[in-house]
Amino acid sequence: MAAEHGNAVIRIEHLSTRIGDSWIHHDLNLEVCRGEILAIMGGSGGGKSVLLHQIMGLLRPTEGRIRVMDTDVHRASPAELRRVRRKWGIVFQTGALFSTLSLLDNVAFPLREMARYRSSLDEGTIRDLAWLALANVSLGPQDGLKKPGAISEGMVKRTALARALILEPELLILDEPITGLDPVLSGEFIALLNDLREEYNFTGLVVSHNMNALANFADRFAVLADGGFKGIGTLEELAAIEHPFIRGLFAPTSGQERMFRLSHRAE
Ligand SMILES: Nc1ncnc2c1ncn2[C@@H]1O[C@H](COP(=O)(O)OP(=O)(O)OP(=O)(O)O)[C@@H](O)[C@H]1O
Repeated sequence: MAAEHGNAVIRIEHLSTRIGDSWIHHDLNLEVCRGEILAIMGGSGGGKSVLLHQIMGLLRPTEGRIRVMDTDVHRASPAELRRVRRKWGIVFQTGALFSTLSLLDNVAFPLREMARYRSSLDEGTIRDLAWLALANVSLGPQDGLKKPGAISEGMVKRTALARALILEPELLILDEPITGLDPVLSGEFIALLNDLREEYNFTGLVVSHNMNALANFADRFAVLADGGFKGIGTLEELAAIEHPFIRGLFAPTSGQERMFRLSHRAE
């Protein structure tokens, strides 16, 4: 799907972050355009989680600003922030499911919250929508009444995805979506994300350290290293950048496979 450039869903401007005596980010600038999937890549301790928390409005940058759907998430009123938060869905790295609720009730949770303000959402409708959302991630009636402790890691991820999508968000944020999944399951999860992208038409922000696994999902990558974005672009554009961290993302174990894919894309 082509991104509409100039139509930023997330806009990060001159963002710098100091924690204690250390500068974690220096003058970050980034736009996530409507309709695209952008992946923020980086090594451990590189500042991805801090940036994600800042985008969600949970942590304040030392300098700069972040707008999500034209709302400055650090200067907005609580009501404005609530309005913009209703337009995004988040899949946390661990799934963050409520352990005492069934998968069905986890997925229904955002709808039940909404029903407090919209009386048109009755309990029967909520349950039907939650079953449908579970079916969309290939979880059936045999799974819906299970608790998170009784299911596999892959099912946790799919349930978290169903919950994030149930309010049909404009923006889907995925924190390390395939961490903890083996290569087969992570391939299946990426295929599911691609299917759901067609259906829900969301803009996506993904945080990950595994560029290879996201090659078939993300349109662009922003590589965070040494506090700055060392490259922002498609895989082909990044492949032309001589920065050692970026070269490391392309090497060594999966490099041949990716170069094969790149050469075929170029044909
Ligand atoms: N609350 C905090 N207090 C002090 N330092 C922190 C805090 N949160 C993060 N940091 C530091 O900020 C830096 C960036 O951390 P961050 O968690 O954003 O990295 P990351 O890229 O998400 O790493 P990982 O992939 O391992 O989760 C690290 O050096 C970390 O120690």
